[in-house]
Amino acid sequence: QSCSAAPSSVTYDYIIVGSGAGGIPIADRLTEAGKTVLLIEKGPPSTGRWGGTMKPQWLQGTNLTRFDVPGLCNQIWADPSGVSCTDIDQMAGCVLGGGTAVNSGLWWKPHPEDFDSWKLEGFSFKDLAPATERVFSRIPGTITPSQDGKRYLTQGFDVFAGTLQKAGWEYVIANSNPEKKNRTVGHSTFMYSGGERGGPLATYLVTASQRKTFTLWTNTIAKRVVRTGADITGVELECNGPGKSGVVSVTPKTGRVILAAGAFGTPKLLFRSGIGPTDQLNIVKNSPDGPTMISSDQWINLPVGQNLVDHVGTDIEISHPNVVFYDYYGAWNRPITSDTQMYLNQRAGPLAQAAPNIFGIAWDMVKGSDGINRHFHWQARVEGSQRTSLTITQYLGTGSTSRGRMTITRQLNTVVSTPPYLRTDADKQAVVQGLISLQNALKDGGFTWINPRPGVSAEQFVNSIPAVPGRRGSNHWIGTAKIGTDSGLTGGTAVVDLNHKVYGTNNLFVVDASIIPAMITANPSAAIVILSENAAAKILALQ
Ligand SMILES: Cc1cc2nc3c(=O)[nH]c(=O)nc-3n(C[C@H](O)[C@H](O)[C@H](O)COP(=O)(O)OP(=O)(O)OC[C@H]3O[C@@H](n4cnc5c(N)ncnc54)[C@H](O)[C@@H]3O)c2cc1C
Repeated sequence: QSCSAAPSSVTYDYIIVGSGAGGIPIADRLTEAGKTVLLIEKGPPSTGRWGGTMKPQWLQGTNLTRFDVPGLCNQIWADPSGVSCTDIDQMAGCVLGGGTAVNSGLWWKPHPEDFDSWKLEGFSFKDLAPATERVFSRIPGTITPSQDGKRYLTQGFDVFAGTLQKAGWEYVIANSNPEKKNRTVGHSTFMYSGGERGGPLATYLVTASQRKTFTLWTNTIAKRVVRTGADITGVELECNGPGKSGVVSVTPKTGRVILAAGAFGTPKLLFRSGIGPTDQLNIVKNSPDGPTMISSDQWINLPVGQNLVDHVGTDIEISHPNVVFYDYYGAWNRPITSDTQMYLNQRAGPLAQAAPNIFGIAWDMVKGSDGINRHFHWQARVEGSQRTSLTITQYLGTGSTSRGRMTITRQLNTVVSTPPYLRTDADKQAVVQGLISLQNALKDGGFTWINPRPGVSAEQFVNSIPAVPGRRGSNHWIGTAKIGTDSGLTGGTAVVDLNHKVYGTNNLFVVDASIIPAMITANPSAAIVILSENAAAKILALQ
């Protein structure tokens, strides 16, 4: 199918690029305020509600797709084609909903230090409490996704959480006690609702789409913003199958563009628009974009792509005779019929739970050698080298000090050129301490240690895993268009100001994972939705 030209007669108060955790909530809030909004998404529809079509045989004849069913969420790793972004060297969802369509749905209320540690006016935990409240009233999350109220395949959770509790760790309902993240353990919380994916696609996008002022274009790639100096007049599109092409404009004088294309997609758009470090803009100048790129006297030099952060992941593996494995990968083409029936008829059973049985989470804190408190989030799942294995991933979150960089290639792909993992001694030492702490807590649980195997010290083990995305990555990328008061125009580290406005521009904003200055404790999508809610109020208040 060929694309069709964007109508030149229609302009929008806001053009938002990217329909992920950042883009969807603000689209809803801006239309609610009476603004006309165009949401541009490069990928196709995902969940059934929005016309998605990708599904296994057993979902044929239903309105459900692979994106709707929690038990199929890990299909992205088995078959990413047509779903993952092809211009990013990391896993990312390029479909309607972005990461919120493909992720595991883990959904956490932030810990106070997650926000307070940024030390930004207007972004403290207290300042963000009203936005947090609004988000969790729309997407409360659940620890019992199966609609019959039961939990299935709990053996892994029982031995893991049971052992930690015996060692003195406290069981908590995580989102009722977000401040309890020290020696605590709990059931995983998911954004799922009604036994389906839920999240922004099932809430904010639904109310936005009921308003006449809202327009959604899927399969439409934004190439760059169109600008004259500091003024953005619209967005230039690239033809992508059935989507739109040409240029779409914002309302003259008052219109605004919001980039919400993710921690790699947003920097790429900025680079292609002549905004970023000179070395990156020169690469774009030498790419196929070169002849039509904005001239170098209009370039805006900002540290876009710097300050890249991800949770550094450290996987341990233990086994226990009680643990029961469930073949979630097999649920695609050789599912257990009674389980598909239970799911289809009641939205219940193992397929209403996230693959691959991501059942439990534990938290711990370690004071680093630099005096900074570091948060650990341990995520456990039933998967590994044996059928009785648990793989438990340690994420180093709040307090981590390592930073990396993403850059662009002449083929206009984005790459992690400096991985952000364990680049400071204090981070490394804390990760070792965190591992020792968990090992001690699990020592009387009757587990067999597979990784690290007996005789290998925690330090040897941590040092033995390469600090590269393939081995340590968590898909929780943030920070590449950092928010702050130290403008990058004058040698500082920030790309956007406290109103999310890109320094050196009059009407260009960023509202997605890119702005987050430092890692938070747990999986980040809820925090991104909170920041998007908060940004809507801030941007609307600007004259
Ligand atoms: C496999 C996986 C599992 C994860 N699991 C969890 C989890 O369980 N819990 C959790 O909290 N977080 C999880 N995450 C992370 C979370 O999903 C992301 O942090 C979050 O979605 C990022 O939000 P965002 O708005 O910044 O970007 P995204 O959600 O990535 O949205 C960006 C959107 O912009 C679109 N886009 C990009 N470029 C363009 C362009 N030029 N033109 C038009 N559209 C464009 C993309 O297609 C995409 O839809 C996971 C991520 C992955 C990849």
